[in-house]
Amino acid sequence: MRLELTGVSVEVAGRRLVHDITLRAGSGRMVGLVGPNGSGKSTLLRCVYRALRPAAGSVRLDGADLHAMDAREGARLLAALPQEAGTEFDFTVAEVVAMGRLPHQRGAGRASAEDTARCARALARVGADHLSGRGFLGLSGGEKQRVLIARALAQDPQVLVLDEPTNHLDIAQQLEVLALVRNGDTSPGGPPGPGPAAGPSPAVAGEESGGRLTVLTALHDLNLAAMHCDELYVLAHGRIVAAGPPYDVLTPELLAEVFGVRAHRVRHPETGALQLLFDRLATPAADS
Ligand SMILES: Nc1ncnc2c1ncn2[C@@H]1O[C@H](COP(=O)(O)OP(=O)(O)OP(=O)(O)O)[C@@H](O)[C@H]1O
Repeated sequence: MRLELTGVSVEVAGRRLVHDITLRAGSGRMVGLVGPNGSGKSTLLRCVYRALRPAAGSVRLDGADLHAMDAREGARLLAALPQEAGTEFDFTVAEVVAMGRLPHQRGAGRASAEDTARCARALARVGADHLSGRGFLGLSGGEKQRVLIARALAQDPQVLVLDEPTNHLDIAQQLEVLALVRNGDTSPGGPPGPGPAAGPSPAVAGEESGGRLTVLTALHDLNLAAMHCDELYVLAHGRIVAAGPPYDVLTPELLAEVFGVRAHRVRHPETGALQLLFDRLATPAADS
């Protein structure tokens, strides 16, 4: 399913934080949103997963206006993992994941055998089935993140919106989670080669459509973003300042200008994927 933002501006408390964003994530593509702290990534994503309405512009799924859909219909198509997501009450992990099935249930909603099976598969998919009976609030940050990803996968969406999904995860889990949301594609963004170890099991989300998920994700780690995303959009001060394939976008000039760092670019010796080596802050004095 295609996700398209056209001329989206977002205002919070009367202040325009995000300006005139046009962005496209083609069906099955993984698109990264990168930018410095406070550049507007979360605000833009909140508008995409409907926590905020756009002040101008539209968010469309295969041409249909997401903000004009009823909540249930939208939730069957698009799932989100917000930053600092969590639950206030101490539900069990199984109960948290089961919430992902609510958009598919009628009325008050009783879990069907299929709902239960999908939740179990989603938990297994993120390697968290052993946590099923535990209380959510007692989990570590990384465990919570995996459970919330399982909830999003159990929702069986066609589009996944993630705000810093690798927060709290160790390096192996960061690689695994990003490979996972790509529906089993473990190949990095560069030329074909061996990807991260531990290829995931067959897809949970997207299994009805038979297709890969369309993913829009904010990421702070530029190497992870380059490795996993098909395209990147760079935000600065609420505006897109660059967009395209990672190697084209993450140039030393852009990294100095937008992130204020000096960087060298190398290719991974085995996979060919872009790797950035950061050496110091790019201060005008240092660069002159
Ligand atoms: N509810 C709010 N009220 C006022 N200002 C806000 C609100 N939410 C966000 N902002 C401001 O909007 C700007 C963009 O914030 P946002 O959280 O979208 O950035 P971000 O790129 O996701 O940052 P980070 O990388 O630190 O998570 C910041 O200056 C922030 O202080």
